[in-house]
Amino acid sequence: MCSNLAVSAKTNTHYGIKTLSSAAVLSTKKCVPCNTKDLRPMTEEAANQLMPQVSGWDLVNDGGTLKLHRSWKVKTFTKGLEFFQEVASVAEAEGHHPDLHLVGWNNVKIDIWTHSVGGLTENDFILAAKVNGLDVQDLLSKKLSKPAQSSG
Ligand SMILES: C[C@H](O)[C@H](O)[C@H]1CNC2=NC(N)=NC(=O)C2=N1
Repeated sequence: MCSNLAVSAKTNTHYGIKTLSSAAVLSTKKCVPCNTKDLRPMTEEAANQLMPQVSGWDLVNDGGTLKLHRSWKVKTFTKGLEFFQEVASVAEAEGHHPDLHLVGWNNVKIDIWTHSVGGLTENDFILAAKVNGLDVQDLLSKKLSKPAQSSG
């Protein structure tokens, strides 16, 4: 189910500090169908607990709807479309689909949220973690891309 948060929340100890486990946990999970009746959006508190596992992504509140957002600067417009193709392959494999934007010719922006529940489910975090796992370095502008934050 989309709500197996407890599984993701096992703790590791780094430098004496307890942290959530790394993105590897989410990125090895599989999205589940989101059309089940009992699926509910997670709370902001639950979402914040998963955020360390999706480095580079921001938690945004879009008019009351929680979403994950990340942006990248690509070298060319065409490389932006290639980026989308990579993301599309993951999305199709997972059966879970992000909102893709290519803005101002070289800014790739992605929003992920679960449309059917009007908010976030674990599926969104799984997809974000899998997007983070794509090898898209050669598509990105070296000068201008915001470096991904370390997840510690
Ligand atoms: C049947 C299928 O699981 C649903 O229609 C999926 C497809 N992809 C989806 N993607 C996203 N982001 N949200 C959804 O609610 C959604 N629904």
